[in-house]
Amino acid sequence: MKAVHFGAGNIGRGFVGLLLHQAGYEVVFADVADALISELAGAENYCVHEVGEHPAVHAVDNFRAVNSTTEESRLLEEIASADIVTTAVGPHILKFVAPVIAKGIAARAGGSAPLQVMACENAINATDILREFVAASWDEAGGDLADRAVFANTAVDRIVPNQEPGQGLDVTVETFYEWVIDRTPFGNNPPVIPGAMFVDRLGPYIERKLFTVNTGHASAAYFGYQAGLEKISEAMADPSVAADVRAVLGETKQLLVDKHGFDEGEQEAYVQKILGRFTNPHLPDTVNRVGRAPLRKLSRNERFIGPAAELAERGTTPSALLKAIASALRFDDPADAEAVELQKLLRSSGAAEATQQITGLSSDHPLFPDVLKLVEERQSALV
Ligand SMILES: NC(=O)c1ccc[n+]([C@@H]2O[C@H](COP(=O)([O-])OP(=O)(O)OC[C@H]3O[C@@H](n4cnc5c(N)ncnc54)[C@H](O)[C@@H]3O)[C@@H](O)[C@H]2O)c1
Ligand SMILES: O=P(O)(O)OC[C@@H](O)[C@@H](O)[C@H](O)[C@H](O)CO
Repeated sequence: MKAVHFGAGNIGRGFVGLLLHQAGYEVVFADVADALISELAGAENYCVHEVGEHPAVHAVDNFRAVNSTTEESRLLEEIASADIVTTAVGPHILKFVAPVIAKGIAARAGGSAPLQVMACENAINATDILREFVAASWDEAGGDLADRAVFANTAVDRIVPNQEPGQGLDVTVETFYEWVIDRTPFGNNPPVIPGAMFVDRLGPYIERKLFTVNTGHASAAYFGYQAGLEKISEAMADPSVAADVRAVLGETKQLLVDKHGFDEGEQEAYVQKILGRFTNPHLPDTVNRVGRAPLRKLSRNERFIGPAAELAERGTTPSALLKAIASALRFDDPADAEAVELQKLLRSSGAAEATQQITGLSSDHPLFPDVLKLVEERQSALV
């Protein structure tokens, strides 16, 4: 069994690659980072170090590596003979990997089983987004795309920080992980991945993960950044930050319980478990990594505006989420291109235009006036 995995970064090596390896797949990593691909190509194995109360080390071998920019024909051959393609490149990169996936599917021998494609990104229905891009590149001469490939949405959860320099290909991760995959597109032939959980209704799981883990995480990052703290664990050790994060998760918990019918007690236990994960002092995770790409995080269906808008539509003012959004508007890490763009947008546009552009909210949405006020406050601080 062979899997081609796009993105040999933190989650690629530390989670998806590991679980596919443990499931018995030979993994072919495809990445644009030349030095990383060379290192992987020259290595026989690397280790995933789980840190926390019960540390463990897992070795990964039986992998190869392809540079997706300079070795396209090799990559096509790999996809043509693979069972699975996965990605962990970032939601905005899916459009760039889609054309080669489309060509690889077209190059598969007639009669091959459909390629099983899963995007493992933090975004609602990321695989649907990837499928749209693959379909846009698909040459109809290759037949019906739906006969040649199966696309399944997934939710992936494991905190994998940026890795310390000098540790080579090894990856430090938390012990917890969860990979939930929509079973329904596969019919009678789901892939066999013992570390993953297959479900019939993925929607609630994706929202629960994004609006609990990622909303809470990003809140800790932006509140922590504003408090001048560097690590997520330091932010969570600050009583005021911890209380603000807890309040945010109280609001998303209410939405998830009301909307999806999750049991309130079980959702509270899920929240507590996640707060514990954020406080893990063994994990060198930073507010800058977790707060990265604030324009993506503040977009319409993402971790802040998504739940806040739904709460507002239900007649609730999401005060804690609004406080987190106010902090996000203050994130100005000069090394983060989206943070720089966000601050530039706030400086150069009128408040209503900036609110619309950043959040995608229309001016008649019930949340719009509250966010507009936060944008105005941030703009007056920038003058
Ligand atoms: N790190 C985490 O804790 C975590 C957890 C769950 C989900 N995710 C999601 O996984 C995805 C990747 O995150 P990450 O933290 O591993 O990021 P990362 O930056 O460590 O890894 C991304 C990798 O993708 C590669 N890449 C970029 N463009 C590419 C292209 N066109 N083709 C092939 N490779 C390309 C980069 O070179 C990099 O190695 C994101 O969507 C993120 O939200 C991350
Ligand atoms: O990857 P992002 O930028 O969407 O979000 C940053 C972190 O919250 C994220 O990577 C978490 O560590 C991960 O989603 C945990 O499962």
